[in-house]
Amino acid sequence: MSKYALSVCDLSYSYATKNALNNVSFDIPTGSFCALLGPNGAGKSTLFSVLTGLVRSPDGAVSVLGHDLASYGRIARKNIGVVFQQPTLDLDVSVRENLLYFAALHGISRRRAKPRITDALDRLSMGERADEKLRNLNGGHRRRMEIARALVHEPSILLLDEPTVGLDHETRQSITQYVHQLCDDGITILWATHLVDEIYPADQMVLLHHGQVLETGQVSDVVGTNDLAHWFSQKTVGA
Ligand SMILES: Nc1ncnc2c1ncn2[C@@H]1O[C@H](COP(=O)(O)OP(=O)(O)OP(=O)(O)O)[C@@H](O)[C@H]1O
Repeated sequence: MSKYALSVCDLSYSYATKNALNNVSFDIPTGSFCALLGPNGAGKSTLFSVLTGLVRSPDGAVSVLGHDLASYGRIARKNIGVVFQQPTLDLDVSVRENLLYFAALHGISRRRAKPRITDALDRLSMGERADEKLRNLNGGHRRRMEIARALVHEPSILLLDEPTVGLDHETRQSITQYVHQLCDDGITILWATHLVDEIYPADQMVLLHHGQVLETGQVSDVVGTNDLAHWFSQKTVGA
């Protein structure tokens, strides 16, 4: 097993006139929860686009479980599940059928997929909603569904881009807690956020600002006795 589930080395990316990522490097230990913390415009979504292969960076390298993303993209992506910021599920199809559809896209038969889906929905306290159309679910349940969908092919790494945007405090807390618990199953998490209350002291953290990594490491080591919210604003506001 690789020591690092995800390694990013000297990655840069520019839009036409905007340099969005500058020599970004960090490693995420296998089985850990890593918060990608950064204010709006820091480059979090751009980094996710590179990590998922949506865009290609001309500079730097990404390694997924020891496989180079550029050379072994298919193997690397098989091991990654993604929850994007924008919802991508069909609202007029039931929860279960949505998940079966995505399982089929990953080449998983209905017979194999059904117990996985039941298990995933039970763990997300969604079992009773399985046959409802997504349109009837509230924002929190739709987000849980996006997470269940990202896990349907049993990836080793889960990337989530600000997955709690627009949700109330209680729902945010419950989803944050659930995703932290996925690490107990050996899944490595990269969770992009600008909300410090979603980050626990034992988590790993990458602080991204203006496309550059300012700090990496375990939150309690990096922040020390400082309050995380205060530390984050000192590092980024006006800087
Ligand atoms: N398609 C694009 N064309 C030009 N510039 C872009 C494009 N997408 C993003 N940017 C710019 O690149 C920088 C990084 O944006 P990005 O969306 O990656 O940041 P972010 O941390 O995800 O922010 P947010 O939390 O607001 O989504 C920002 O300055 C943004 O304005």
